[in-house]
Amino acid sequence: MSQTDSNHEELSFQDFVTNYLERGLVRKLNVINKFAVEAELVSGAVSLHGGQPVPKVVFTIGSIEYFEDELNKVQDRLNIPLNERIPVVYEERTSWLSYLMPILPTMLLIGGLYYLTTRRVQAPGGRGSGSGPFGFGKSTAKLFNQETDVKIKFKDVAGCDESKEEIMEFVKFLQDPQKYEKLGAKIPRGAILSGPPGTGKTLLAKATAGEAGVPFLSVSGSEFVEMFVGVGASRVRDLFKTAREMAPAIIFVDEIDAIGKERGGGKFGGGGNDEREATLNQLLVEMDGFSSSDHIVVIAGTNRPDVLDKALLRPGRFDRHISIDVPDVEGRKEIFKVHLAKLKLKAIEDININEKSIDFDKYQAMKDSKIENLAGRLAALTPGFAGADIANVCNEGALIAAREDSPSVETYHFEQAIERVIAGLEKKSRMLTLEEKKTVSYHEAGHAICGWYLEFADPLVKVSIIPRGQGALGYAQYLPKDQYLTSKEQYNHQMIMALGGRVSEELHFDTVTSGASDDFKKVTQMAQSMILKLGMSERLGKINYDEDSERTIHHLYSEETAQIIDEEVKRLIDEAYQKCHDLLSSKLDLVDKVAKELYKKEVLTREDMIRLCGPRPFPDRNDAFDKYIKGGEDPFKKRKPTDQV
Ligand SMILES: Nc1ncnc2c1ncn2[C@@H]1O[C@H](COP(=O)(O)OP(=O)(O)OP(=O)(O)O)[C@@H](O)[C@H]1O
Repeated sequence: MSQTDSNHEELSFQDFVTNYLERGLVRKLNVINKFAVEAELVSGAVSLHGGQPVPKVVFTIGSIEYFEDELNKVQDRLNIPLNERIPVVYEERTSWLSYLMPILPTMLLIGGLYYLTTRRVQAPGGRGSGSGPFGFGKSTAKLFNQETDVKIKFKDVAGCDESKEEIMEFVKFLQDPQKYEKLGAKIPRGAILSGPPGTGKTLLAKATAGEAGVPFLSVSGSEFVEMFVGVGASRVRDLFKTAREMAPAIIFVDEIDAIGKERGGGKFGGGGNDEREATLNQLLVEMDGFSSSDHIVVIAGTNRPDVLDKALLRPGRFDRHISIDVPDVEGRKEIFKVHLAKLKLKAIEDININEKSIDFDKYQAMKDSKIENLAGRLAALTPGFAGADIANVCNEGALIAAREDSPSVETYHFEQAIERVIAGLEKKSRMLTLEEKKTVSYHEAGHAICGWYLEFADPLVKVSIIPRGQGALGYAQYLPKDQYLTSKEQYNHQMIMALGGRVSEELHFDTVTSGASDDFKKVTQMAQSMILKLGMSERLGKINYDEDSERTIHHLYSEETAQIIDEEVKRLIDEAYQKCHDLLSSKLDLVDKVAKELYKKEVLTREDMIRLCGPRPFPDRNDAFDKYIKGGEDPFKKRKPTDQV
């Protein structure tokens, strides 16, 4: 093997002739871009380039003519026949960059995807995540180790005692599964926490893990559904696999409605739907697949329990449904207490300065009473606020105080923060101004008084003026009797009661509001049913005038009958209105009393109504109260929380 070192000096044309050409080592010459020549060497011959043997040498030339002349002269001199002379090829080569240009966009795309996926893999708490550039299918579940992360306990979740009590069952199971398994009990696998945004669903799920001392894996439903088909399902698989490895564990899927919407219901069945369905199916498969000995509990959060696929709610899946409502004034006070305790408050600082010599118990009592007062005041000013809004008010208050360079946070800082949150959130969620709160109080008091003094109305369970997620600003809950027939009197009394809100507004304010639109819809529907279907109009007789409006283009009855129907519907409603007006006019003081109490407390129960108005003047048609709620016990009294709470 011939070897020549061209490492240090650049090869000249003369050197090339002497060392390679004359020695018969050259097989082919490539003239590149008219200024350089790449000489390919015969088999076995190499030159050293950068210490490495390569089968070619490169040298530059002044001009092609000179190179060709010299080459011919050398070959003439060596008596090489024309047909055996070294072939010369001329070529134009572009730079390496121009080679890359056409494929540059593709390379950038691949590079970008690589970066994104590897970054996700390295995210904190990313155990169980995918690895490598193509780990799309891996779950992005965040894992919180109990020892280091899940410090939240039930005491950090204020109010919602009923929800805590229900979820306690899972805590007990995760702490001591054998106790249940010994008895052959199957533990529910999942629970759905539903409620308006910011009511503490995530907080409660996390606190459940904290109380049970188990790892908490949380993921948002929307994170499952990505642009790549099949990714969601594979993420679900991976999430459950990780949870099984760490069991006992809690999986929390927030926004479950992103994947758990009723299947096949969409009008526009796009590709995204298929992906969502595949993800949902995988979730169902996983939930069916784990036995209760896996000791995994899946908790899901949603603001829209109404849209969830029924399959999710079947036994063995999310068969516990725990709803968390927007807190009432007492609940808000408790939440304020939790968040105020973290701040440096002026009221507490004052005690620290002025009461240096008091003993610890006294100090603690004074401190508690100051926080109690402040929390109560702020709760009264914040109707409709959810836990997240309250946390926000506390934080905003501290920010405002800091902006003013104040050494501690004062009451007026919080009041400013409340105004800011209300103004900022007006469109986002329903929060009542104090004027609106007054109107809603009288509106609901009107309904409540009508219901109290109308024999055939349903007994009241609870009336509230806390805005609800479903759109009502206030609402009243009644306990209808289980019955299959409704009498004419019941219809009439229900219509009167439904009009009670508007009539009360008319009697107590100079103007009326839009708050009664739903009531009118209900009243109209009831009157129409009575006239069209139920034969309850003397003028129209016992005829069913109800038509299927989708299939019937023309009325099956005459214009005169249509006219009478209109008149009869109006008559029924007018009569109900008049009766309602008479009733409430005779009870102005009571409406006033109930409205004021409602304004103050925001929620009134049947027991409050008895206290304010005396017992209903008729025996309750519904005996459920007597049967299930002992001797006048307040059904909404907070039950005693369990020891752990
Ligand atoms: N009951 C509560 N007690 C104390 N703090 C609360 C409570 N409810 C909510 N918060 C505060 O609000 C914050 C947000 O609550 P969280 O994220 O749990 O609400 P969510 O119901 O899960 O909301 P979303 O539906 O928007 O996911 C909590 O971190 C906490 O600071």
